[in-house]
Amino acid sequence: MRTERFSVELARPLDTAAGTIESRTGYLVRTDDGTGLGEATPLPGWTESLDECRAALDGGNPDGSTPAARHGVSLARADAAARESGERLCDALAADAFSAPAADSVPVNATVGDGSPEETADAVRSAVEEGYDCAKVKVGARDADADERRLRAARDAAGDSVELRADANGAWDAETAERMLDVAAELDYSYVEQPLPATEATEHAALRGRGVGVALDESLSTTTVSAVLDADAADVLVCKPMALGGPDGTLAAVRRAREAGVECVVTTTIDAVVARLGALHVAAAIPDAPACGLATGSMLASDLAPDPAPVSEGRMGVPEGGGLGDALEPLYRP
Ligand SMILES: O=C(O)CCC(=O)c1ccccc1C(=O)O
Ligand SMILES: [Mg+2]
Repeated sequence: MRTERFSVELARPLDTAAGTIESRTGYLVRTDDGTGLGEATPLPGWTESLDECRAALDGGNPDGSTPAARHGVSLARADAAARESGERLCDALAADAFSAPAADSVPVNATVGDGSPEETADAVRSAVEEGYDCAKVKVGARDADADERRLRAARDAAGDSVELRADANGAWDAETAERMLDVAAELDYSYVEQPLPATEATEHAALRGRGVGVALDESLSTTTVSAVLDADAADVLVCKPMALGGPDGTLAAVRRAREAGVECVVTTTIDAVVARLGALHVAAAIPDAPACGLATGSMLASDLAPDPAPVSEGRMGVPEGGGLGDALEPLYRP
């Protein structure tokens, strides 16, 4: 594999309870013959550090202990193989994982960062006007009273027919989480992502059944998918291919979760275009995927290539062509 370091800036920093994301630095990965593309863009908290990623890529065969590095290599290999056989990557993945054809498009959620109740309502209103049927509100960066006002403002702005979710990025203690889950249930949110810190699997299990789903995200990085499923800790898993070691690791997790009756939402770590498209192919491979957190391309001020899968009417279409799609052609290097 050959690697090339890159850095992209966010158009506006994304404020979350886990900190502010302002830029993303990683490695574009190419197979030795230049026919496959991958991306390794680590995000500490979800993956290894940039230095650990670099070392794992240099080592040649990264394993699950460095999921971003493994993602880059696994995606590049899968892309090369699909292009060789003239298949879309999603079709190759769907045949392997589900013996089923892939979808041509995937519903996505709008992502609403921290802000005042008014800013939150404005962001939700814009998303609905743009055609999104689902929005996710970041919470946990301010106190519970303020976030409660934001959750209400978001529901008022969204109306009754739009799906709403919240993401606390592990900010709450058990008491705050119970209170906020009850608010979210009253307002008909479908789930709250990572209400408690990532290590607390059994505590998350105790939060289920309050009329709103519990989704786990960071927990999948600090514990394991098996531990979360064994503890009955979640209604929904948030599956980030960058954190789960690539398309293959992600679809293996999705299969196990669905067998256990747990739904899966595919999202990005605000990746550049190669990994974002990779995540779109993963989501398209999942039969009847729910709205996914893939609408993160517009958060970047610059990218490795123009976005071949912009959001339209709340959906992202799988681009034409073999592998990741013909639109990335300029990034391949023989
Ligand atoms: O899921 C989405 O809507 C967008 C992605 C997102 O929220 C996110 C992006 C980068 C790092 C962490 C997260 C997260 O889900 O917590
Ligand atoms: Mg999350």
